[in-house]
Amino acid sequence: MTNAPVTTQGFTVAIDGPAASGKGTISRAVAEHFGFAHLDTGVLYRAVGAKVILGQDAESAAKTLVPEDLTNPDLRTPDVAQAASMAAAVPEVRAALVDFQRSFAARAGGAVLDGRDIGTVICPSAQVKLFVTATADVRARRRFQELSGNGLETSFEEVLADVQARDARDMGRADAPLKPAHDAIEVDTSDMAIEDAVAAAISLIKAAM
Ligand SMILES: Nc1ncnc2c1ncn2[C@@H]1O[C@H](COP(=O)(O)OP(=O)(O)O)[C@@H](O)[C@H]1O
Ligand SMILES: Nc1ccn([C@@H]2O[C@H](COP(=O)(O)OP(=O)(O)O)[C@@H](O)[C@H]2O)c(=O)n1
Repeated sequence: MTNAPVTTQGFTVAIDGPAASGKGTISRAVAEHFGFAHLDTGVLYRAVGAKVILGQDAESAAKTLVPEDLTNPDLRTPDVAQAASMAAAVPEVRAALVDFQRSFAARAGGAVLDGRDIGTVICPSAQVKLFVTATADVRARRRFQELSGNGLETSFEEVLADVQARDARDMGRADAPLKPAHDAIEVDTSDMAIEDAVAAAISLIKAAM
């Protein structure tokens, strides 16, 4: 089930969407199913955001990222998410992260990358592009449960405000805004269980192989 056929050499799946839409969950499951490598590109921006919170300027943080920065256990907090989204609007930050993402996408054996601009900017010739959505209410509910489950004290209202503020900033920025590529397939997970969303993604990818 996880064997990558030879035909997946250089095969890229781009999965974009707004905060907590389920793109990471789908990407991990798809990568496991097909034996592809997976890159959560949000982690790159979160690592930059975490350094900005510690006082570094965003551009130099992006230019000096090292692998250990990506395993910082605090990257999933709402404060880091907001700082990531602010840093992500800086064109020099985005430019500093392009080569790493494109090299990852070109890996032998296939790759799935999830983020905001994978289908539009990073991998415009990806063989499959999915745009994963859900209503803001559903997404905030899911993220609230996730954060509460991890012991973070927050409220649904705070999480909803965070998600909406990031969505607005991510969609409104001039450089690589969050939007579906013209050839992306939309997967609305609002009323889908995780298993159904994953199954839908797998069948869309199979159809493109
Ligand atoms: N279809 C779904 N139904 C219910 N919960 C989901 C679904 N997809 C994802 N989740 C949950 O919602 C939260 C956010 O999902 P995640 O994949 O991290 O989103 P994203 O990567 O888009 O931010 C996680 O706790 C995840 O388990
Ligand atoms: N390819 C990407 C990935 C993330 N980002 C930024 O990084 C922030 C955090 O991304 P994430 O994917 O970890 O966030 P969630 O969707 O998991 O909440 C986003 O709000 C975006 O501002 C981006 O601009 N481009």
